[in-house]
Amino acid sequence: MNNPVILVLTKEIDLYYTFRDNIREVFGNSITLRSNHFLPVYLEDVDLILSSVPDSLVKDFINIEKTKAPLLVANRSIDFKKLEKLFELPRAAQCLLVSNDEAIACESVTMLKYLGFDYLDFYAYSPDMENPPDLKNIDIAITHGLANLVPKGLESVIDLGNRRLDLSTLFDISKILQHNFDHAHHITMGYVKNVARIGRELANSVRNENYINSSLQAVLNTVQEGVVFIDNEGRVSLFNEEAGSILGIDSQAVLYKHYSDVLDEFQIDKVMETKQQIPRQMIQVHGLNLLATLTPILQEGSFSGIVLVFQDVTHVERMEQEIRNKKLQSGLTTKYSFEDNVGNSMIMMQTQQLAKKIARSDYTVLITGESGTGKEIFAQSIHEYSSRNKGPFVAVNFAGISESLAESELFGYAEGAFTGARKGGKAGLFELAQNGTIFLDEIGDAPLKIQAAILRVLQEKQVMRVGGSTVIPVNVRVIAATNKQLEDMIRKGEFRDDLFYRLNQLPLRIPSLQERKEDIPDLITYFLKQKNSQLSFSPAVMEKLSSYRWPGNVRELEGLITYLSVIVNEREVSFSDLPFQIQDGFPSNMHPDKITRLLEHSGDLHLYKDILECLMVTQGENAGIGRSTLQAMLSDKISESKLRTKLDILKKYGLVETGIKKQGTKITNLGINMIEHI
Ligand SMILES: Nc1ncnc2c1ncn2[C@@H]1O[C@H](COP(=O)(O)OP(=O)(O)OP(=O)(O)O)[C@@H](O)[C@H]1O
Repeated sequence: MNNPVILVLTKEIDLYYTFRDNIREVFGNSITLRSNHFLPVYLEDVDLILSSVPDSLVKDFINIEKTKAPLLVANRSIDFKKLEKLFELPRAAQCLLVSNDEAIACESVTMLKYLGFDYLDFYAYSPDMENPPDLKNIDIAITHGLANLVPKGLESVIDLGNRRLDLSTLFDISKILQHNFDHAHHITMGYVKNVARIGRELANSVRNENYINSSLQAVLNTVQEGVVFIDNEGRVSLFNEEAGSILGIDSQAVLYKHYSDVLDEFQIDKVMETKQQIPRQMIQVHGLNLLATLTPILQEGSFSGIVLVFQDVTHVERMEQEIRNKKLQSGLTTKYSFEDNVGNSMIMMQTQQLAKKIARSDYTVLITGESGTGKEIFAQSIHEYSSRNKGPFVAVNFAGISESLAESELFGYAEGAFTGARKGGKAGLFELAQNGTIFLDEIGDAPLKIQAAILRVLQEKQVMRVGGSTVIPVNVRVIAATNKQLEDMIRKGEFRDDLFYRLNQLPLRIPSLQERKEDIPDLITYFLKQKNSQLSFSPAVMEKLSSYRWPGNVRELEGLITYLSVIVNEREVSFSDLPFQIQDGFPSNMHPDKITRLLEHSGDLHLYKDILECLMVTQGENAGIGRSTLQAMLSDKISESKLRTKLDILKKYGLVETGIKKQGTKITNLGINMIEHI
């Protein structure tokens, strides 16, 4: 008996070979096969037509009229061994399923999903379809033996090979041709075994992925920073709990979404493009201040995604505050408050009252006053009395400090900013004073470049470390102090007027000791107690101390008490115990002969004496006298500008003083003592 003949109709010749092999696997050589690719075919000899195309298209291949052979449209299955290639694809990978027919492509998608690959996103595609899917975000093309149809530009292709004949079709063939095959159960077993294996591997791979993902997620959830991983296609593939709580979004709402839809504000575009890290950048997201670092991840040299780590700055500030509080114990704190400020004179009481009002506001303060009057005590007291008293008080003194040192002290420096820069960089005093007060002592000595930088901090409320690129927001109150006439310095171009006006929002002038002589006894008692000294003072000594000019103010008085407590042992201090310059009424370094010589160099001694005598006559007037009154009183007639020059010289040597607000000129004790010497 002749072998039955099957005519196999396929569009591609390769598919014929697949069908041929499948049929031989089951029926051996007991069936003769013909193909539309090998002509001629004698239709009258054909017992069965097996078609890979739908029956409506069969007529395109053969003259169907010429045969009575039954037509069987092949059901097709998948080569399970080749499915393993799909395990390497990540969750939500965008897959284009390429076939030569849209219906077949759709059927393949259904089958792959049915087999368990439903965690991948499939799009059916055939070259002649009317509405092809958007190819922009496609990661990979999957095809059954039709790699030549993959659209251009798509480089990653998985070829699962031609789809083989399904078991049901093989059974149909055997039924139609009444051609039994003995080892049918082996074939069935083989199929089932393959399906079971693929199912098991699929389950393992999904379970592994789930396991790894959930362990990683659990680890990331313990981190107190928002951590997000964006894969190289821009999809959010990890999103920890802190990220959700900072941004107020549920992780499920962002996972597997494209970053541009859910995390638009983070400059991810830039890192995707440049593959460069953006370290510690301040970003405003939903009205929050976030400190974010974006790091591109390179695995074996190829870009695999971006790790985004961010913190809410208020949280960062809280942490820094904790560190700062520890630092407070090591010196960034105040020693004085208003209670320690000795002095009950009217002028001191008024100054204290004003200082308390100033403390309640948060504006910048400029404290002026002669050296040693207690400007720093006031600055500390204001801080203590203010709402910032839980924060640090940081003092910096500009006297004799170089420009570069001042810059790195104030603003800190970034790691590697200069040779010898400390690893990790160093925080500047502005940063250390966060939420507290910074005291800029001797601001008149600050170099011009530093003045400009301080002005910038005051205006922008942020600092940048030397050599760094990150701006750090600072919330600091500035109290500045000086014993210099800043207005004079502005005129000479030595001090920036814009900084002066910015600092001078709340001016506070501390009176000199000479202006509050009634406080001297209290101050002496205070210093004696401090030094645990039992010294007492004779009335003559007390009188001398009251009439002395105290150019070094309270500091000089404190120095005297220290001196006396060392050299006078537990007894009454007599006049002769006093240092020479006090006995004589002159401060150290300013002997009358020296002053006389200096005045002689600057003009007519007689004129200076005349001026001092006129001022002495009017000494009782608290406010001093104006220049034109003084001009009229002089025995020699001189111009007002010459008088101004002479007064400036007398002022320079401490013989006269002028009030800040046009209060006129007054003679000092030193001036009075000098009259006899000139
Ligand atoms: N009212 C006061 N009560 C107690 N001690 C005071 C008072 N004023 C000043 N002192 C003491 O005098 C010294 C000088 O004070 P402080 O350093 O505050 O002066 P300053 O005006 O800031 O000086 P400078 O201009 O030189 O920086 C300090 O040792 C301080 O303890």
